[in-house]
Amino acid sequence: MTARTIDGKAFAATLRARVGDAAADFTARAGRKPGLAVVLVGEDPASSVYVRSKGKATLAAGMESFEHRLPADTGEDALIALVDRLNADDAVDGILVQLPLPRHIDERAVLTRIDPDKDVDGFHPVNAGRLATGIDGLVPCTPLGCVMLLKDLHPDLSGMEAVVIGRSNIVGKPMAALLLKESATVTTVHSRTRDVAAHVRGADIVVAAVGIPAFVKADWVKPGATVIDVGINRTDDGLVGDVDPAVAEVAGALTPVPGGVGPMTIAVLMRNTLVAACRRAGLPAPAGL
Ligand SMILES: NC(=O)C1=CN([C@@H]2O[C@H](COP(=O)(O)OP(=O)(O)OC[C@H]3O[C@@H](n4cnc5c(N)ncnc54)[C@H](OP(=O)(O)O)[C@@H]3O)[C@@H](O)[C@H]2O)C=CC1
Ligand SMILES: Nc1nc(=O)c2c([nH]1)NC[C@@H]1CN(c3ccc(C(=O)N[C@@H](CCC(=O)O)C(=O)O)cc3)C=[N+]21
Repeated sequence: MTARTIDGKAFAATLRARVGDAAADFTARAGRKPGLAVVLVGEDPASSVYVRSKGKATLAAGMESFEHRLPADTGEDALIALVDRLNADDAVDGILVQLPLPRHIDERAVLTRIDPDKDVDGFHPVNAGRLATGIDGLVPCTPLGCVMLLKDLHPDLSGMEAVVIGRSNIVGKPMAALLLKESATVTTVHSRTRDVAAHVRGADIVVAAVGIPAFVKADWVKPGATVIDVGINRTDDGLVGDVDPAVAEVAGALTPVPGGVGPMTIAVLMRNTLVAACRRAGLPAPAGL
């Protein structure tokens, strides 16, 4: 059997077009465009590429893009002062501080400074708490994008066995929370798990967010299972995911890398910016986004 390829790139393009329509509607009603501020500290080449593609996607969706590129030696105080200015700026609906930050800056101090209602990454503890307790908030882009792809394939996830590999605050934990919200039976495995393969073998849905090339092996995967590969690993063979390519022979459906989860992350960022703008302006969030 060969797995069906889940076309994240195409799904993301459709989502971005819908966000574009809703952004035009917002602009007509609010008298201004939704605005996203992206902050990059330093010149990490991969981060630079992401920030550029976020800026392009923002403009393409009919939203205002505010890019702040700061030198690598920017102090924590100066970065926090910029976050404060963006929090106070009415033209800014969403704030994203690109990670990782240089080592001399305390990531947590910066992320907790962002107004939770502008926190389009969904990384603020207030938004993590909202997600964990079932209150509407802003949800991290990558896991929300994964759930959108999953629900396109399986409109009802309830009762499905889902295994999330990885427990980061950015991907693994919110991914598990979202799957639980969909009433899946969720297991999170990590580096201290005794037998990762045994857990994966029981899963209808596998989400791999590990950061190790080809980590998930074909003989771990239940035939027909849906596998979501979040991994973005730069190797001598180019960009590869966390899932061994041989898994395609066993799985029912699989996201490719590139062209799977990555493009969804950016499309959901646009979606979150629009949702934040509507909430801030007291407008109803458009249905179906
Ligand atoms: N497509 C996209 O848009 C995005 C992709 N990514 C990619 O997703 C991957 C994961 O990112 P992120 O969550 O930030 O990474 P982290 O490094 O923060 O987390 C990795 C997780 O994998 C677990 N892990 C590590 N080794 C093993 C092992 N041998 N067995 C089981 N679990 C293990 C770790 O466990 P422990 O907690 O015990 O250390 C940890 O929970 C990366 O490749 C990253 O580049 C990330 C964000 C967005
Ligand atoms: N505050 C913050 N928020 C983030 O959401 C965030 C971050 N920091 N730091 C880095 C990670 C990583 N990330 C990706 C976004 C898009 C692709 C993406 O579009 N990938 C393309 C390929 C791009 C390429 O070729 O490099 C794809 O998979 O097809 C990948 C990874 C967001 N992140």
